Amino acid sequence: MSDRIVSWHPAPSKPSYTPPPGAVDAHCHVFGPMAEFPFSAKAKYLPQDAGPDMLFALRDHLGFSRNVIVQASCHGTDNAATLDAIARSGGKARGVAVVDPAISADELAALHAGGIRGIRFNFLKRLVDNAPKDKFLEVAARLPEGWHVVIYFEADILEEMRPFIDAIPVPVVIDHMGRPDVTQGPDGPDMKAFRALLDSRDDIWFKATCPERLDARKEGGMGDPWDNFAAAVAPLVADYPDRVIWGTDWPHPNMQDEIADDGHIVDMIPRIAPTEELRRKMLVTNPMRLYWPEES
Ligand SMILES: O=C(O)/C=C(\CC(=O)C(=O)O)C(=O)O
Repeated sequence: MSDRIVSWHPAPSKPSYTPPPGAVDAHCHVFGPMAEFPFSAKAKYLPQDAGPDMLFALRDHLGFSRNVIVQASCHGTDNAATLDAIARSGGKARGVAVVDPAISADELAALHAGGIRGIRFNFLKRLVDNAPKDKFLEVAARLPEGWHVVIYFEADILEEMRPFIDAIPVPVVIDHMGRPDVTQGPDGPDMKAFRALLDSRDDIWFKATCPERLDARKEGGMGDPWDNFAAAVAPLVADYPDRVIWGTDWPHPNMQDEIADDGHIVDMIPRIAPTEELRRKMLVTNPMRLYWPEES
């Protein structure tokens, strides 16, 4: 792999919508810098450096207070870049790690001390070579107190994921709502199946994230301003207000063909959460319960 990709907007606009004080961007990543934190030999994409300084400048520009940094597949199971960004945040970031399932208790404790509060299981074939469910369940059973599991999968495998998700002994957070086809609308089969999953346990949370991916023109969607996403996701947020969190998804890996303006992504917030109370839950109360429970 040679070319390093850029998927982020060079100068995001200032959003019209202003997030409330304490708002958390609960899904974003850092890449490198590569000279200090090399990418995994198994990485399926090689991005340009997108380090903590850029992330924190964007946080301030968009009007957020905190970040949850999610380990991306290009860094494999070496969480050094994520931990470095958290350490540089002055307490304003926490994270989600990707670990070798054979990780020791001491290593998990070190991740906790570094601000990690969950681990991510990625099932996207274009991003990872394998996702061993038996090993994932084993490590999920011995996580530090208060941690959760983040799962990334696409809607076409939701049914086969159900027994695995049922067996996870800690709270579960689903990335990007399991990537439903938002062009089906709020009552389409993908949203129905996702609601059935949410109804199966009251400790399954979801990220109402990624209009730029789920409603991309290349996916048959509408592109910015992502009207299919707004129509499909708003009813879900309304019906599960205590289990939804939100994030920018910056730096939008693998979206180099349809680069999103992060200001426009923030302006999706009042469209999917039209009341102040919903927005406060989605942006402050809920992510604080998962990532800064001692303050919430
Ligand atoms: O930013 C995301 O959440 C989605 C990604 C990248 C990713 O998750 C990863 O590399 O681990 C994607 O769909 O390519």
